Amino acid sequence: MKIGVLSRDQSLYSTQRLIEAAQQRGHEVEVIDALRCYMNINSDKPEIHYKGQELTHFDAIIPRIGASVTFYGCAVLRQFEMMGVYALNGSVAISRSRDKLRSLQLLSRKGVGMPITGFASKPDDVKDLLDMVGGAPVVIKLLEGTQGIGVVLAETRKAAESVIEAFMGLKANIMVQEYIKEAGGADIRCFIIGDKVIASMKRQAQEGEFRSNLHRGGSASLIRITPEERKTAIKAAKAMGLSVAGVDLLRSERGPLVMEVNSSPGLEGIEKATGKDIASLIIEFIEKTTAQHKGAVRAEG
Ligand SMILES: Nc1ncnc2c1ncn2[C@@H]1O[C@H](COP(=O)(O)OP(=O)(O)OP(=O)(O)O)[C@@H](O)[C@H]1O
Ligand SMILES: [Mg+2]
Ligand SMILES: [Mg+2]
Repeated sequence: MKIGVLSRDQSLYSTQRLIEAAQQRGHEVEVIDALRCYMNINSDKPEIHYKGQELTHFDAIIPRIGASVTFYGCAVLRQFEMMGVYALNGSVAISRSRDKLRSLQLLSRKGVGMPITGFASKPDDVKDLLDMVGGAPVVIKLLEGTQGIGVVLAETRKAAESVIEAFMGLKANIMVQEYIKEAGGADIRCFIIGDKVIASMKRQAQEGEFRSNLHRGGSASLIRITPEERKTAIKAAKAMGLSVAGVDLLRSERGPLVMEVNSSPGLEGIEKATGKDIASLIIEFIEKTTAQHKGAVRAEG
């Protein structure tokens, strides 16, 4: 097969591992920078050109679209879909996953457990918003934050009000969430391929910190998840329409709560924590699904 990895940086761990695994399994791989693709949108023959050449020969695309290039990256992926090329995760599902508000709305509609979450755009109703999510302590998050930056724990109502007002004053989009104290600064990353959790790890925040992000000094370790956690993670990925996903859960008194569903989950942390060859499992999955996909043109979205 000829597989394209839609990635801006060939040297990234995840991209490297996918290239290695695909080659090991006898496939041809090419890394494509979405921002260097230009497209011809016409009704009889959609085309993608790349550095002066037309891209016509791919059987499957692995999208590894960074958050900062979601818009254009998804447009390129959509063009591949219109050409009948199989995409490991579809453009519609990826753009959905990049919008935290939309994602949580979708998950709640499907009955997936999550921390009580409020959104508002004006500071006028902050008091009622806080009551709605159960009062302090609360976690306040910038919608466009990543790697734990822009995630604040407000322990008192006064602190919460000031932080929310400050963010809103800066015209930042935020959400306010019930703080799941009993998670103890840990979350669980479930790595999904198809309809299975193929690996999971626990990330524990460092002493004195509630954010478990590895970028914030958290540490990863192996964990056995419960059947309920497994079921929840699978349901969340399915609700989002993602074949490959990283579902982040918090362990709460009322069971597993989904924090977010990632459509380009990194391989480094999870491969190192579990010792599993996840890149090869992804390629194997593509071999199976591409065969089923042949001929079907996906042009949704
Ligand atoms: N409601 C909550 N209750 C307890 N802990 C939380 C809550 N929300 C977030 N955390 C902790 O803070 C960390 C960062 O939060 P979150 O994952 O929402 O933001 P982020 O990592 O910046 O976003 P992204 O993963 O999209 O980059 C989580 O991994 C978790 O450890
Ligand atoms: Mg996170
Ligand atoms: Mg994320």
